[in-house]
Amino acid sequence: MTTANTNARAIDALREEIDTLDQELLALMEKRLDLAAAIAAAKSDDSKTEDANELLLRPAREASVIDRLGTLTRRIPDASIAAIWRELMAINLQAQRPIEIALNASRHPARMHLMARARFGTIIPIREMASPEAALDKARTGKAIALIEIGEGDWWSGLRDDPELAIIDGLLGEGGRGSALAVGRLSPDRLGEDRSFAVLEQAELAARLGRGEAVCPIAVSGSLNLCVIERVAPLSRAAA
Ligand SMILES: C=C(O[C@@H]1C=C(C(=O)O)C=C[C@H]1O)C(=O)O
Repeated sequence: MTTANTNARAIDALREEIDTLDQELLALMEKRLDLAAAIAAAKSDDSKTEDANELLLRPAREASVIDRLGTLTRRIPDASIAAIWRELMAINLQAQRPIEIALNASRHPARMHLMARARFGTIIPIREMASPEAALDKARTGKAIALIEIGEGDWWSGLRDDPELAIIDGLLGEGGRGSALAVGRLSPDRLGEDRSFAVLEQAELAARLGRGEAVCPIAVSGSLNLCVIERVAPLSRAAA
C-alpha cells in the first residue's frame, strides 16, 4: 500500500472519531439548552416581586461562566472560549424569551453589526432604529437590548438618572473609534463587577481620578462625562 493510501485511511479513522465527538458535543449543547425553560420559569417567578419586564440576560453570570472556563481550559484561547460560550448563551437566552437588538449606528453601521454579533450571538435579530431615543424606547419595553454608537449627540447623559435602563456593556472600538453602549432594562445588581459604565459630573470624575480610581471618560457633553470604570486589583505591597 502506498503512503498516500495509509495516510488517507488514518485521516478517515480520525475523522470518524471527530464525527463521534461532534455528536457528543451536540448532545451536550442540547442538554444545556434543555435547562432554558426551567431557568426562564424560575426567573419569571422572581419577577412577580420584581420587574416583570426586565431582560432575562444576566451579564454577571455570563462573565463568571466565561472566566471560570478560561481558568479550566488547557489549550483553548480565552477569545475562543468567549466566542463559543457567547453563542451558546445567546441560544439559551432566545429560548427563554426572544429579544432583539435595537441598533442605532450613526457612523460605522457595518462595524456595529459585527460587534453586536460578537457580543450577543448570531441568532438575535438586529433591527435598525432611526435615532438613539427610538432604540432606548425599544429597550424600555424589555423586549430589546439597545445598541447605540457613541459619537454624535449626548443621548447617554439621560442614563444617569434613568430608573429602568442600565448600561449593560460597552463595546469599545479600536482606538476608541466605533464604540457603542449596550443598554437594557436591567437592575444594576445583575451587571458584572469588573467593568462598569457611569455618567459622572466633572467634579465627581476629578475626585475619583484623584483617589487613583481607574475611571476613563470616553465621551463628554457639557459637564457630564460618560466613563468606563475598571475595577483593578490593588498592587500587593512589597514585603518590608
Ligand atoms: C441560563 C441563564 O440565562 C442566560 C443565559 C446564560 C447561559 O446560557 O449560561 C447565562 C446567563 C443569562 O444571560 C442564567 O441566568 O443562568
